[in-house]
Amino acid sequence: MQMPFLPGSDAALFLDFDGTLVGIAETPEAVKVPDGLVPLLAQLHDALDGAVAIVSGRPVDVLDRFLAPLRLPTAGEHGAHRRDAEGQLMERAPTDLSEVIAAANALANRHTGLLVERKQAAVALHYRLAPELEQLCLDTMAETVGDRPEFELLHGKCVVEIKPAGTNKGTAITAYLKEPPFIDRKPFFFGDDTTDESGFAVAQAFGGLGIKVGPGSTRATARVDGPAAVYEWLKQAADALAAPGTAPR
Ligand SMILES: O=P(O)(O)OC[C@H]1O[C@H](O[C@H]2O[C@H](CO)[C@@H](O)[C@H](O)[C@H]2O)[C@H](O)[C@@H](O)[C@@H]1O
Repeated sequence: MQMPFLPGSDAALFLDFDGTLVGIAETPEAVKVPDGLVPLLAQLHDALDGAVAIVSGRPVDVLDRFLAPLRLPTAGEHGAHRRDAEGQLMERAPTDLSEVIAAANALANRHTGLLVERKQAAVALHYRLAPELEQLCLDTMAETVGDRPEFELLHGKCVVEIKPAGTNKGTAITAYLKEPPFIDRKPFFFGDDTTDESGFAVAQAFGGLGIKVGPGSTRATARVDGPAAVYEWLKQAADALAAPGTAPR
């Protein structure tokens, strides 16, 4: 497995949030943004002429709150919503989630430790505080999706999500790579979870690098240990891009 080399001024950075920029916490609201991360992302955004984006399962407004005052280009809810480099937000037409929410809430009301996270386009059922309920959560959400083509089931880290079919992190990164300032740049995508695999495939298909954060099988061709190693790589990248003699693109 290759260690990720540092980017040149022709790079575009795509960064997952949970498990990549911030460590995993017991609940979604309990994550801690490392000191120095926001100014570091702002520095990289400037150094790469704006070609830095967050690509996450979280809603865009939640990511903005954690990274305030920075408002980066951001794809949220696994690509269902995407804010481009000009600040324009593109959202998929809403899908009726009422049955999904009802099923997730009914299960959470019957079992201590389950948490329902209601997003705009998706619903996540978290079982981190009750890991013995994994299979029950999977079965319940799979049954709710049934064979309805408008939904897709995702199984992430201690979470089962139902999201709209047809968008994922790969489609979001592809869309960015067709627009300025990302176009014709070498994409680097860091992610830690199974839901990041579509993003690794696209980054590598466009001549860039997929970088898996932490353990687990992956199609990514590079790996780092965890969020602390991602932070260190970002710091080294910012220093290298600021070094005298780094050719601007
Ligand atoms: O695509 P990501 O940025 O990695 O987001 C994936 C999901 O992350 C959040 O859940 C995960 O992180 C929580 C906080 O560490 C953790 O408690 C949970 O077990 C993880 O699954 C977020 O809540 C979801 O909406 C995201 O889809």
